[in-house]
Amino acid sequence: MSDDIVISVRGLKNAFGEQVVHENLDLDVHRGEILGVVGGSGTGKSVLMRSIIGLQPPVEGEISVFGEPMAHLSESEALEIRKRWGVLFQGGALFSTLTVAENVQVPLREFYPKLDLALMDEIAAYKIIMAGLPADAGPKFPAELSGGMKKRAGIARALALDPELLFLDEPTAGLDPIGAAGFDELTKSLQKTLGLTVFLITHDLDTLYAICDRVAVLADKRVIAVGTIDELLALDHPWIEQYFKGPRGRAAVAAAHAGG
Ligand SMILES: Nc1ncnc2c1ncn2[C@@H]1O[C@H](COP(=O)(O)OP(=O)(O)OP(=O)(O)O)[C@@H](O)[C@H]1O
Repeated sequence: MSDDIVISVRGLKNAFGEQVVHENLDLDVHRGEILGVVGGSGTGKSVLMRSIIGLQPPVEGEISVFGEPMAHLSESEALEIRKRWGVLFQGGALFSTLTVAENVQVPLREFYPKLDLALMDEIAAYKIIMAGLPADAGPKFPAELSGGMKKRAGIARALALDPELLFLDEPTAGLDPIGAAGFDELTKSLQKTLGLTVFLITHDLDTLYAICDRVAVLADKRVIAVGTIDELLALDHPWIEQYFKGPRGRAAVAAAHAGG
């Protein structure tokens, strides 16, 4: 597998009992890109992400991350791979009884239990700033934060281990347009400054137009197309056409052009 391919999925099948969610699904994610993953509700975007990060064992197929076939790793090898990615789950998934700083420290405690406490505090403070939160957010509890701040706290936690790869599941869902645009800018600037590869599930057309290098479209249990938005539109596929050229798609194009 080429060094340029960070995630490779081949012939993936996922099912829950009789319900087949994915069948013969193939996908490559290239190093350094922001790949947007779109599809109707229930097409299996989150299940795909969960399969890649090892939370949903596939029925069939091969998934490699950083060139390593995930199904054939020992526990310690899998741990080494997991250290190299960060995940922002849908809704942020913060621990409500922990402060923001303690939430950010969760992966540090899991992977580096012997790390000096002062160093953990320092790393958490740094990640909180990197995520665009004010420094005084550290001692706050999630319930004291706005929706946008919770998402940023989730990003700070996802960045805790200096990942090369970031998984974001609907990061702008529930944010107002200004908050969502701010989050898009944060994602883009993290990708650029840290050289991250980003796997980004979204329904947000503004996000797709503003920051995604390529977009993968899930339908019919597989990835039916992947490419830049212009490449997807050239395919003349009815769902893609309707998705990108419907009223919301047109508004997103106008916003992208207005934003330069
Ligand atoms: N743990 C589970 N047990 C049973 N069925 C599940 C489980 N997780 C997901 N599913 C089913 O798999 C399908 C795909 O779910 P998934 O959450 O991946 O969709 P999605 O594309 O992310 O949807 P949305 O855009 O609405 O978030 C759905 O029909 C869902 O009900």
